[in-house]
Amino acid sequence: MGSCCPLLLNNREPFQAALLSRSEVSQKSRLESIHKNYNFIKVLGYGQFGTVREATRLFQNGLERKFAIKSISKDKVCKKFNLLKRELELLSIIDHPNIVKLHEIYEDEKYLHLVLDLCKGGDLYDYILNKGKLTEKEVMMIMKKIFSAINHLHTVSICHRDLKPDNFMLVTKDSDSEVKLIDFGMSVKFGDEQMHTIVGTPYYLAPEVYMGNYGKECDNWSLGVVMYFLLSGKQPFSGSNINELLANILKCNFTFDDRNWNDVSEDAKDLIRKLLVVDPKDRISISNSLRHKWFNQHATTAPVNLEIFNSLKTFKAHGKLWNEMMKVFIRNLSEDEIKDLDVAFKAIDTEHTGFITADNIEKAMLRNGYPVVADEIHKLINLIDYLGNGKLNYTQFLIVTADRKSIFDEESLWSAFKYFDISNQGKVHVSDLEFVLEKAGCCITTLDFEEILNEFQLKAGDFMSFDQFKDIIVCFSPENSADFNHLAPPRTVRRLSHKRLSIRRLSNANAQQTS
Ligand SMILES: Nc1ncnc2c1ncn2[C@@H]1O[C@H](COP(=O)(O)OP(=O)(O)OP(=O)(O)O)[C@@H](O)[C@H]1O
Repeated sequence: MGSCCPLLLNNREPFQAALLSRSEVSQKSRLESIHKNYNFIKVLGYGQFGTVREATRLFQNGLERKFAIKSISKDKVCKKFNLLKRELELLSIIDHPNIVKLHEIYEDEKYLHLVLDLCKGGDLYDYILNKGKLTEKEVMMIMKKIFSAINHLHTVSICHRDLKPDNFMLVTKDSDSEVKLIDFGMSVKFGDEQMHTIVGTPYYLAPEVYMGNYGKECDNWSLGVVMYFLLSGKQPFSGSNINELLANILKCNFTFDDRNWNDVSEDAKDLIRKLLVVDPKDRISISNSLRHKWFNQHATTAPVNLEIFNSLKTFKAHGKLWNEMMKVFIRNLSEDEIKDLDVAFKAIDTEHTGFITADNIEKAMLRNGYPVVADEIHKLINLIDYLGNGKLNYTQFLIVTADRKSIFDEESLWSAFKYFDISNQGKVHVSDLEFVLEKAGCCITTLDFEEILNEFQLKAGDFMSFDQFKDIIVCFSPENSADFNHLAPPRTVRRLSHKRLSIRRLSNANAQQTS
């Protein structure tokens, strides 16, 4: 390894630990072969630091799920260490159905492997080139997803800075495929101050980026260029060299004269005109773009399955460990398994922020004829709100509404248990539990973890058996027992208070292990 990574060489620390700069991680992180859990299938593409491949993860219950794995060469990334660090930090914050999800990070001697959602349909640029022309309705549906993704980024104060069709991938080859944003290499967290670095791809750059003084509105301009390209197959600004291109961008020199625009509606052109405005202060915002009549003329809010409201209403508070373990379950669900929940999330999130508030739920219940008691909804949000901001994010919504009867069948539980049992001993070592949660990007601090260990009377070096694992997941709340009657064999312990139950079971098991 080159000498440009002194942290790695001097401290002999795992790369990920240094990369994520979490002081506690250095003791917990370890090198682990990704090939133990994933079979690499084929190359999907090449990036500047490494290769992206399709891979399969085989679960204990025989099910498999495909992912994209971006393997980043540690040697290559050395000089761009800070860029990668920033990309990973941002990816771990972002949580939106139209943004690729980072599931796990593995590290071996030579590579850092990022396990991501797989997008099998290729990128938008190739999609347009292959299809020739899309209908306006198709473009509208794609752009709505793209605007929703960027609205979420801006809501959590992230500016992408490199929006272009190549950075949007289609999950499948179907015409109604989900679209996901990839590549956060240029993205930054923004505050009140302006940004100055000139980054991005020339055709899509806003005039103020070339001037070296800009804010998040540069993304809005880029989306105007993307929308123009999707509707016509042409760039709004071109030039025989970079100076000519720049001059055309600075003058906002574009037209709808080409015959490709003959059939395009005035509403679509109006939105493009409002996005491609030189002064960022006068440019339409992303949230107002989503309210533009082009989107709203055909807008119908999908009906929400009333079962989903029932799940929301009957949800009971659980501990942090349960919540973090549930994230692992949720991440293992396939696109098909979460499709309906995905539709429901978008139907409830009418402002497209990627967050759901009590007000959103109340309105969705009213729209769908579900009996509403406003007080109950506020109480519910407080119960579920692990982020403490009065809102549910996408993952939290999936945790609350996923069909626990199917997630929690014995086989799925066993499969999840084996996911945590990385030493393959048929029992989960406490340090493995912590390691797996860390690897999956769960936000459990050392302090949280100590609290969890205390709650379950566990200490470093202890093991958790499958029964104990099930108790944490399934029997966390005695009120839930009715939901899980299908699990065999029925156990009377479910009627005990969860805390007493767990403490007794764990203490017994650990006493047996030490004896
Ligand atoms: N989640 C994914 N699913 C399928 N293919 C993907 C996925 N992510 C990336 N790819 C493929 O791999 C290629 C490189 O990925 P990506 O753009 O993330 O790498 P990068 O290092 O950031 O590249 P760049 O050089 O553009 O900065 C993409 O162009 C795409 O073809």
